[in-house]
Amino acid sequence: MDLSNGSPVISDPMSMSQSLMGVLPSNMMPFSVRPGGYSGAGGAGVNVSRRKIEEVLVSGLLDAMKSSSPRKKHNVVFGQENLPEEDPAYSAWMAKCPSALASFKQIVASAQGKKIAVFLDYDGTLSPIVDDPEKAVMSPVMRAAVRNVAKYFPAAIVSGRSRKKVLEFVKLKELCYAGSHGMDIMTSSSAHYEHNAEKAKKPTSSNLLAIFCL
Ligand SMILES: O=P(O)(O)OC[C@H]1O[C@H](O[C@H]2O[C@H](CO)[C@@H](O)[C@H](O)[C@H]2O)[C@H](O)[C@@H](O)[C@@H]1O
Repeated sequence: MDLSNGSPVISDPMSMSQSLMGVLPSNMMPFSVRPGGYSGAGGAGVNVSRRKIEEVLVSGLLDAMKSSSPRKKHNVVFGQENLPEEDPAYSAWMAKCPSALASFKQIVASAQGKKIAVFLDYDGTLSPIVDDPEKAVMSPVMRAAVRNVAKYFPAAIVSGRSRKKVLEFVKLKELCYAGSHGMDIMTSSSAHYEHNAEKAKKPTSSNLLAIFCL
């Protein structure tokens, strides 16, 4: 666990658990990147072209996630979710936080000129839901997609599992990991992330897009 500077990566767990896609609240400072330290294109996702965003997120990660999604089992057609219109609160929430699986075009459109950070769940997102939790392995295709995402954007996996267990399954050192529902956080030295709000230029709601895939 790396809590050496006492600053948690995630400062707003409500946004994490409730949003599928959204702009980070202004008090949230997830990652900064040491000057020259991040090998991804354009620093922390800045100036990544729309084409690259589509290639990395849509063709790579999105397609892999659709294969793993438990919704597939229930024949949910992506993009055609039945919203319970009779529940205005739920409809309003879905309008504000649309499903990432169904709204990637919207995400790509919103991403222009912004820093992007990607937060991924493990079970049911990066791995299929299976009866035995020890067998919830990640496919090589998914691993390659996630590795590619981490080349271009700060990327983290947030899980209810222990961090050690998720790392055993994922095997990618270039990511950040938050295990035990965010109580145990490890940042990635190989990606040169740091989470010191003092050193980073504070993002505003207009220049940072956080994509949550839960
Ligand atoms: O936050 P997550 O990464 O989604 O972890 C949530 C729980 O995931 C695991 O349980 C779920 O996946 C299992 C494997 O597919 C499945 O057998 C189980 O029914 C699901 O609930 C994990 O075992 C739990 O410890 C996590 O809290």
